[in-house]
Amino acid sequence: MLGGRVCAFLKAARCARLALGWNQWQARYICRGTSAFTSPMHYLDGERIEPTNTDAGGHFPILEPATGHKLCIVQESSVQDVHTAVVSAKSAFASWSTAPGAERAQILYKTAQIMRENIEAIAVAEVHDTGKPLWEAKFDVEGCVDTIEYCAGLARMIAGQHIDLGRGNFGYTRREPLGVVGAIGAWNYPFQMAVWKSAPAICCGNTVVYKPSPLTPITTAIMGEVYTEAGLPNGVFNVIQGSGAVGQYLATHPDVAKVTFTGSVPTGTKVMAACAQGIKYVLLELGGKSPLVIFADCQLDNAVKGTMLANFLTQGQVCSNGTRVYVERPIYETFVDKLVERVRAMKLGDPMSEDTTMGAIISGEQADRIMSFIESAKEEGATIATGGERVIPDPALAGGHYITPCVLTDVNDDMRVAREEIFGPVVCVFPFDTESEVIERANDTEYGLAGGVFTRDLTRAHRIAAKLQAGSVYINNYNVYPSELPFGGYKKSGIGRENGILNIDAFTQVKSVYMEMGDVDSPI
Ligand SMILES: NC(=O)C1=CN([C@@H]2O[C@H](COP(=O)(O)OP(=O)(O)OC[C@H]3O[C@@H](n4cnc5c(N)ncnc54)[C@H](O)[C@@H]3O)[C@@H](O)[C@H]2O)C=CC1
Ligand SMILES: C[N+](C)(C)CCCC(=O)O
Repeated sequence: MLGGRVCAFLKAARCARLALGWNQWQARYICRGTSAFTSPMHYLDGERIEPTNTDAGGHFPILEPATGHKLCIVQESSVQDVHTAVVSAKSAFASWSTAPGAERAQILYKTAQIMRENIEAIAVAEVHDTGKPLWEAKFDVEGCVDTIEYCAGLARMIAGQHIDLGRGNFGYTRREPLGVVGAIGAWNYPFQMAVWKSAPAICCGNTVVYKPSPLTPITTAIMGEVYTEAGLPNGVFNVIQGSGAVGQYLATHPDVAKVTFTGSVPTGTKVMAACAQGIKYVLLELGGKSPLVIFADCQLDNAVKGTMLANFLTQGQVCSNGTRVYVERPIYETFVDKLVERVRAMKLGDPMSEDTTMGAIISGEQADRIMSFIESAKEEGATIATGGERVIPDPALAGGHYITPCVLTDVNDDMRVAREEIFGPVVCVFPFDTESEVIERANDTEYGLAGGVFTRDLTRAHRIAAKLQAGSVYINNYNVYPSELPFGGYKKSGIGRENGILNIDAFTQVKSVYMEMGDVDSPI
């Protein structure tokens, strides 16, 4: 059962939970347009706190993407608040870093259990915050439960090496945690990012100060409550809130040992520069413009479904999306027809409704940006096979931001839509003729986050997997993220990996210890 702290969140999310019932419209009438989330979003020393910043200019409203209504007002952390959070994490590090792996594992298993009991409620909060459909948010939270359990397992696997140096001498290595990890997240997967960044750090004995995107502050504090409820010592996970300036204070704080960041390439560049100043470790998960290659011998329905997964989850706002789809010429027309049919069958609407397949774009600004890409495609001569319109699917969602999922054809490799990350529900489909041609075109990008191939020829599939310049390659599927598989980018898509056993490399440093068994042999 739930304890007091998690209940605080559930109380805050009461309206959200109501919205799940059959009396949905009435619930929305009660909830929409009210400040549903009233608790402070800052988390320090095991509880939600009000920040010290009382500057009126430092308050920002959180608008629900689905309706444009105000969900809450969040106060930006001050420099002092960032410092206080880092001090709390630093002091918690002393004992957390020496806790037995088994103890860390138990707390993480408990965290996963509490999370599992609250999947629906956490997902509802995530839907309010992000506009993604409820089924997808639930799927995200289920994945987070798995990641936490995976990290619980890793906590007991952290080990060094014994190295025989001859004549009885030997050395060994210790894997030691880094210290305070500063984590900075983006708005498309706020809860998942809080988990992917904090659980690996925590399982290795680090402590964390987390700053979510200012657009999506709600579920990160919930993460704090779940951790505390599970028995995580106070200070091991703290949450600060605010915009880029707050992220910058965190990245430059001298007591932060590593920064793990997800977001755009320009901001990632600044974060890396800040880390360079302090000689800090840095992990960057950045943008993408990933290719998906579909051969004529593929299982066509699977290829179409894979293309949907590669482009239309979270309204297309996913870094790893396969937004450049190359289809072998003999099946090009058939593929486009089938894709368009499937895209037209999507249900754009209220993300809280169970039958909605695509929800709201995160903000009006992002929707404008996506529309500017679609306009540029039209101007450059591309054809809109379907979608690409700004709509209001229901009068109750009048203040929300919705774009019909869009398929572009007649796209040239040099067009802006073919080269830049759109971060919206827009896919470009191109014909191709030969394997060598498509590999060259697929790799002709500054990004390298992911790629995919659909074919029944497995020799060719593995040949292509080896040739694609990308951190993740999907064969006959797309956008699946098992906790066991490392995730991260080549080229400008990032540095370092999240997930998998590499989590241990990412959040520990190696100490070599030399042991002399004989007398010291000194020529001087
Ligand atoms: N590849 C990815 O994972 C993502 C890419 N994007 C892309 O980035 C564009 C802009 O979205 P934003 O959320 O504004 O992304 P962003 O990269 O500007 O922000 C990401 C995070 O970094 C923080 N931040 C901003 N400036 C900072 C600084 N100087 N130092 C430290 N932290 C800083 C932000 O407050 C936020 O928490 C989107 O349109 C999209 O194209 C956005 C989200 C995720
Ligand atoms: C792992 N994934 C792809 C679901 C989210 C990673 C970050 C991003 O898309 O911004």
